[in-house]
Amino acid sequence: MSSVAQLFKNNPVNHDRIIPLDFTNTKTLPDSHVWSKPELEPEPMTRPIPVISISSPEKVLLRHACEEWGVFHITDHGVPLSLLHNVECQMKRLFSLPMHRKILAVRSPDESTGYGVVRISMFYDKLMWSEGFSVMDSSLRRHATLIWPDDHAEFCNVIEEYQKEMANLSHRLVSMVMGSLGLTHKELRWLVPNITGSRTDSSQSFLQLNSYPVCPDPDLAMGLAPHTDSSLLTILYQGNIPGLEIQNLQAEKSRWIGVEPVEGGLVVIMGDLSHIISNGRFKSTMHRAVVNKTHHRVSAAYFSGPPKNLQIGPLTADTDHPPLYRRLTWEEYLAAKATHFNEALSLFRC
Ligand SMILES: C=C1C[C@]23C[C@@]1(O)CC[C@H]2[C@@]12CCC[C@@](C)(C(=O)O1)[C@H]2[C@@H]3C(=O)O
Ligand SMILES: O=C(O)CCC(=O)C(=O)O
Ligand SMILES: [Fe+2]
Repeated sequence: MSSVAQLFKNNPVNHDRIIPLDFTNTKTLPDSHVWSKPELEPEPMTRPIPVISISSPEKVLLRHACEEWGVFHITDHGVPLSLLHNVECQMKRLFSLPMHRKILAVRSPDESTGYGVVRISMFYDKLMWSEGFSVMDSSLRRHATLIWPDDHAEFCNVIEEYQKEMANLSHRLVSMVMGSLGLTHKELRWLVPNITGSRTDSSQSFLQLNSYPVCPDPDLAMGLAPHTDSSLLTILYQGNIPGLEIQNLQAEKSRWIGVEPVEGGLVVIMGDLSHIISNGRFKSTMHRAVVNKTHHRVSAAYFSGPPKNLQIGPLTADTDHPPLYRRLTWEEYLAAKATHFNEALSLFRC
């Protein structure tokens, strides 16, 4: 069992935070899903998020995007557009099933994978207007077979192909963004599998398929509540329906900026582990997802993590910039996140 799966075993979720509302049969927003105005701040600002072509990335632009934004679009990523389209179709096929079919694959309280409400729900009083399907290790076929006993092959093949593409892309991205800080292949060889051709891929990852059904009152609902990702970095495919918002790091008061989809692009979100490795230089920006009245939005978030049991810590610290964080494993960090949520990062400050 991976250390991430073990972690979920040790931090079970309440039963009432696993099965989502049956959104298709809900025509008015129930009180359980009505969020208060200050939490919603409904007018996102518009500031263009950096768009970076990763076929020949400029180091300075990449570093700037990670330091000033913590989120950027990538183009020329090499993931076939036909695969992105197929992933979107398969997600819609899954989430459009009636509730009695989806809950055949429901996540159990101490499990990390399957169908259900996103884990961060337990940190908020109100419920979110979303449902998810979480995939890790060999869980995909087991859960897909429960939903489609004879008809799961296409879904599994598409998702598995996507996981392979994401694994390669995430390794390239981690070495590019860390390389933009001047870190060499030698310094990164433990973090990025195969970077020197000498190691097999033991890095851990997690795929979260999100679904945000059309909402009768989007101004009072929340798709996915504010959070930072615990990963090294997350690669997000959001199709062409807007919904992702990031917190404006420049503004004093928390304001949200909409991350408008870029045709054929993917969004990269720097995670808490990259913040630690870069000794606080890269930002793991707070983000959330909002919903709308007319379109069913789906997104696929691939969380890329370090190899199991690898101790990570600031790699860019020197005498002028002493380490701000102590060394830790991803498992240790996720355990802190599971109990302290958005305060987890501060627990590891030196
Ligand atoms: C690898 C992981 C990142 C995640 C926690 C998890 O162990 C598995 C689910 C991931 C997810 C997806 C939705 C948002 C999020 C904050 C959550 O609760 O579950 C992330 C977690 C995270 O980044 O901490
Ligand atoms: O759906 C989105 O736009 C955001 C998803 C996300 O942040 C996540 O799954 O962690
Ligand atoms: Fe996220």
